[in-house]
Amino acid sequence: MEEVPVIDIASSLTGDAQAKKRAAEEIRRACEEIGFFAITGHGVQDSQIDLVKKQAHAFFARPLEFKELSGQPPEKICRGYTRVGSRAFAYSIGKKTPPDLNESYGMGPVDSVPAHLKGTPAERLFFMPNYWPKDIPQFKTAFESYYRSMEPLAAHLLGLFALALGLDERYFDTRINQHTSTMRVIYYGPQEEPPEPGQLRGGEHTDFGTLTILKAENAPGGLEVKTRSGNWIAVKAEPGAFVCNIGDIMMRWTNNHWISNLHRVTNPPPELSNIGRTSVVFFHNPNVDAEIRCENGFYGAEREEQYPPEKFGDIYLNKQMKSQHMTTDDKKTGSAGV
Ligand SMILES: O=C(O)CCC(=O)C(=O)O
Ligand SMILES: [Fe+2]
Repeated sequence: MEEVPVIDIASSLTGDAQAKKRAAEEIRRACEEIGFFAITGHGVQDSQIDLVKKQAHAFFARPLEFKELSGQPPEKICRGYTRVGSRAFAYSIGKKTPPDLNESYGMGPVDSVPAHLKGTPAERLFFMPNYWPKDIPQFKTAFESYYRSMEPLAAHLLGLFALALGLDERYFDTRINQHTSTMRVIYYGPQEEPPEPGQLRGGEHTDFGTLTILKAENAPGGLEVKTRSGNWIAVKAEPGAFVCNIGDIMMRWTNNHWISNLHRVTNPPPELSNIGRTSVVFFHNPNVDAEIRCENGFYGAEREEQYPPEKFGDIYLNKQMKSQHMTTDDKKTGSAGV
C-alpha cells in the first residue's frame, strides 16, 4: 500500500451491521499493510476542532515565562507545556538527533482515577491531575471538550478493530472503560533559522498506545509515513478527515500482524519556512490493567506468540524506564506518541 486509504465511517456509526463489517474490513487491510488510515463521516464538528486550536494558538503566542508556569512534570508524562527543544521523538527508537522543532501542550484523562488504582504508582503516571494555564478557563474547557469528543470515536473504532480481528464487537469494552488516553496540541512554528542537520519538526518514531487520532493541517512540512517498501510518503488528509494510526500496543495485541508504523514530521522548504503547522493529537491507551495478549482465534494461532501476555501499565513503565535511561540530557525525552 503506497497511500493512506480514506475510510468513510458514517454508516458504521448508525449501527448498521453490514456497514460496520465493511468499514472493519477496510481498517483491517490498512492496519495490516500500512498502519495508517484516514476517516471521514466521523461526526466531530469543525467548531470543536477550531476552538481547541484557537485556544492553543493564543497560548503558544504568550511569553515563554507564562507558558512555563504550567510546564511538564518531572515524570515527563503528557501534562502541561513542553517548550521547543525539549523533546526528540527519534530517541524513542534509539536514534540520537537534535531536538524536534515544536512546542506542545498535553493532557491526560478527564475522569478521575479508578478506586483500585488510588495510592499506586499508576495513579501518578496515568491519572495525574491535568495542568491548566492560569486565568484562561476557556482553554481548559476547549481541551476537555475535544478530549471528550474523542472518547466515543476511539471506542467506536476499537469496536471496528474487534470486528476486523474476528472478535466480538464488544471485546475491547472492558479493556478500555477506564482508559488512560492523552492528548497533545502541537505547534510547529515558523523556522527563523535553518534546522540543524538531522533536525526535523518531529523525528521518526512509532506511537506507543492503541490508536492515535490526529487532526493535522495540510501545511508545508507535514506528516510522512514509511511504507513497507521503504518509501517515505506524505500523509495527506482532506480538510474534514482525521488521520488514524495504530500504536505499538495494538501491534502487540495482534501479535505483530498489524503494523505500528514509523512516521515523522518534515521541515517546510526554506521558501515556506515562515508557515506554521498545528496538530491536535489524541493518543488512545487502554486501562492500566488491560492484559495485552493476542487471543487465539484472530491471529494468535497461526504464529508463535511474539510477546508474553502483560498488563498495559507494566509495558508502559518498562518503556518509560528505557527511554529515561537513553536520555543523555535530562531536558530531552524520547517518549513519543504519549
Ligand atoms: O503532527 C503530526 O502530524 C504528527 C505528530 C505525531 O506523530 C505524534 O505526536 O506522535
Ligand atoms: Fe506519532
